[in-house]
Amino acid sequence: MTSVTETETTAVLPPPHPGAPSGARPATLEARSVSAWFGTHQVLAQVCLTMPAHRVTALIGPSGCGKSTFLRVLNRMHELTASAAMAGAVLLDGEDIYDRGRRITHARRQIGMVFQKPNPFPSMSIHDNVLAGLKMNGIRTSRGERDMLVEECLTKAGLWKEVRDRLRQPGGALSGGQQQRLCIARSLAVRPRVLLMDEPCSALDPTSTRRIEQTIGELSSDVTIVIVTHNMQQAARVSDNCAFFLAEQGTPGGIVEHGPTEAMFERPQDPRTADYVNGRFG
Ligand SMILES: Nc1ncnc2c1ncn2[C@@H]1O[C@H](COP(=O)(O)OP(=O)(O)OP(=O)(O)O)[C@@H](O)[C@H]1O
Repeated sequence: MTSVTETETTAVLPPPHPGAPSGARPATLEARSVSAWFGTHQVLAQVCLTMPAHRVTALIGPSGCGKSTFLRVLNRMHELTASAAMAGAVLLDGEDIYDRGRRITHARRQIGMVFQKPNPFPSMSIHDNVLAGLKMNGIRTSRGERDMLVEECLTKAGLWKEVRDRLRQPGGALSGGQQQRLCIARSLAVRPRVLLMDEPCSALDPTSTRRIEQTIGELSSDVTIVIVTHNMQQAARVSDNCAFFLAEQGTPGGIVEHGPTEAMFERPQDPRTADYVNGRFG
């Protein structure tokens, strides 16, 4: 991890409360005609999707249809892969994160990511894990602010009561589900406007999964959430809106249908959506 001293820091943390600067508010994310490639292999074609502020949007579809790639395009992580390319636009409250002159770090700070496998820094304390993103983003805070932020983020991630008496213990000593909630707390500490979650429960047992789902439900007042999941029950439980991705017969992935989750599950318009949500393929 990059080490940043207080004198090197460049930003201050926006407050979380009403009246806060725009940097702290959940934002609407809009993908416009997004296409993506790995080398010559096109994996997404002309994907358009609006992910509204304060809502949970689930991305569903069979393996290999491009859901994770789409998620990585949404916060400019796709371009970390050497052979990767993209076309189209991603608008964060109307501003294209791919505009020339926009810094990648700015996009990644406003649009956080939680991965499939919990990835806390194992030997770093729980307390310092929560704050790790601040240093990496060059965000300056006082000691008092840091302690308050640790409590606030662990509370929002649904972990505070379980760890408040052992904040100096290593993050690696927590259970898998607790580690994932610690990673959510770490993401929240930089006050992202959107949180992307790539199958955040796939490595967890059912009890931990339900706890993360509860956390997702509680977070929507603080952050817009986009979640990739293979679990249809989970998509139905946690999301307001849903988008069904499909890559048919070697063609690039695209969205077959999207809309309110209840309608997608109860009254799908496309027979392929009906087959998928009812478990007939994928
Ligand atoms: N780093 C990479 N290099 C080359 N091809 C890749 C890379 N990552 C993904 N792909 C390819 O891009 C396509 C879409 O993959 P992606 O992981 O986005 O799909 P997915 O829908 O998220 O799949 P899953 O549900 O199995 O995670 C696949 O054909 C995959 O093999």
